[in-house]
Amino acid sequence: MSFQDQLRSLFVDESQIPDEFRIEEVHQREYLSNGEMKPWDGDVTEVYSPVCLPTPDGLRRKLIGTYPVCTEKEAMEALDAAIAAYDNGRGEWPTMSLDQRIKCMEKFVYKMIEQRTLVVKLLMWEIGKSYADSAKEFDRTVEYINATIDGLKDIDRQSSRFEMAEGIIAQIRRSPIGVVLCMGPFNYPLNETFTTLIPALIMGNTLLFKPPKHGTLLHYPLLRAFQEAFPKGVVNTIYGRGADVTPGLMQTGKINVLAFIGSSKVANGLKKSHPKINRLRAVLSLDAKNAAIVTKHADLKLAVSECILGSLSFNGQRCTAIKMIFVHKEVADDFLRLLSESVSNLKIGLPWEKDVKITPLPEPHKPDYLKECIEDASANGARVVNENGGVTAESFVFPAVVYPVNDKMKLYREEQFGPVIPVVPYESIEEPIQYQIDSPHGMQVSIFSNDAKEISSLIDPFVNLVSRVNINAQCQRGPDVFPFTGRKDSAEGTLSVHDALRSFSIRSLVATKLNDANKQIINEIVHDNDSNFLSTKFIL
Ligand SMILES: O=C[C@H](O)COP(=O)(O)O
Repeated sequence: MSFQDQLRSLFVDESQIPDEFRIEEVHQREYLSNGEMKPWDGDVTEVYSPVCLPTPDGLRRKLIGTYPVCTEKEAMEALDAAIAAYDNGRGEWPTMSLDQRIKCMEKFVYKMIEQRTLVVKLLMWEIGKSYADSAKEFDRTVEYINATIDGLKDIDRQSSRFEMAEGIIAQIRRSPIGVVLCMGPFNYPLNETFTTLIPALIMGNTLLFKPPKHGTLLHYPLLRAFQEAFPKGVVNTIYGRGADVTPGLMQTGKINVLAFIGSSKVANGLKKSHPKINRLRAVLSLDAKNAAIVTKHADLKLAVSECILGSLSFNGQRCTAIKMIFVHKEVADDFLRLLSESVSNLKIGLPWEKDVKITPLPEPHKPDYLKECIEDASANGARVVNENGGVTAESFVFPAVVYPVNDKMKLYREEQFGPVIPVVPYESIEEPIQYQIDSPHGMQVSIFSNDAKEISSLIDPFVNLVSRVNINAQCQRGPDVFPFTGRKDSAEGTLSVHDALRSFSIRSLVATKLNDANKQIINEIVHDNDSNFLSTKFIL
């Protein structure tokens, strides 16, 4: 196919979209607050897909629906509802037995699965993720919820045990914290939002949940599932411009936990709005500029295939994406040749196409920003190595390999979050180590080498600078049972099936002095099988 034909194939008429991928506009005129689906007749935000269709006025992003632009008033009402449902830890939800909470969560999953077709389609249309990856995101989320339920059962077993030391017998529990504000990112609007929302919920906290700007509508079909599965006021949604509604919520000082996945700039702003920062727990997953290091002893074919996955899955829009590749000068030519060949073979197309790898970008400013980064690199002596790399066509950006990148360029310093791969030649391993030391981020690194001694000498310098070192493998979050965090500006707190349950709870004790006077009381506790996080049969 000629390049012109390839470009034309990216913009099809509505009638050419296969039936199973078409979507009716979704107009959301309600939101969930205090157990009710409240009607909304105020301002709405129009949601445009990154998929552009031809119109009489030229190519236009397709309108797929609208959602409410609520104000601070509705946000505050939602906060009041969450506070009332928590009721200082005495509410129905925080005091419910774990078994019952699990039943509510199972009911939610059941209802969520009923909405799979629509949610997956909305995911694809809203953020331009391929249909295959959108379906994977949905299924991974369901698996995550089921694994979280199993994780809770483990905690339940542990909290039914009693520890004895220095004449004290104690039951160690995991108790909820209070009201959690949950905000997820556009790149995994369902999965990453739920990696905080679900554990926060199941641990007995009550929630305010603000969907991401790109990736809001897909949550609409799930609101009734939340409403039907959980008691009133436990899950409350917030809509509207973040800058209008979230600082006010934080300023009340009544948010106990901020669960935020997105940019460190926004996270810091939110944290600073809280009047008592020491009373706020933050669970954050933020910026990252993960490097891959390809040494002269690497299997270059393997390094290339992993670097492509790492750099270009979902167009490089992942916090765990490889956003910089250091390659040893001796193998740089071979590596670049293989890398640019593989990049040229990637299928660029519409999200529903089979085997598509590069799809349109949801953030309207992104193509211009990436172009600017490439121009800046060119002005400083680098070039795009692969044919058509960096070409933009409406919301599409053809993946680009840029070489040789150096520290004067934006691509060296900024998190591009898009399909552009900066490659830096190095001579001494001290260069990528120094890059990581100087970086404001510290999430992951990938090291490619077939020399076991070399690999083992590189693990220690990196493992104390980032939170995960990948050996001959791309950077990634999963499997979801593994801890997921970062250093410096990349994260606060740790996620994963089990870590998240800990992040959204505190360890508390019921400690009883072992003496004759307490014999009866101790018998009562030890034989109490109804292990419940908050309520005890008595208070000493
Ligand atoms: O955007 C950050 C995500 O946590 C990346 O997750 P992933 O590595 O599974 O794609």
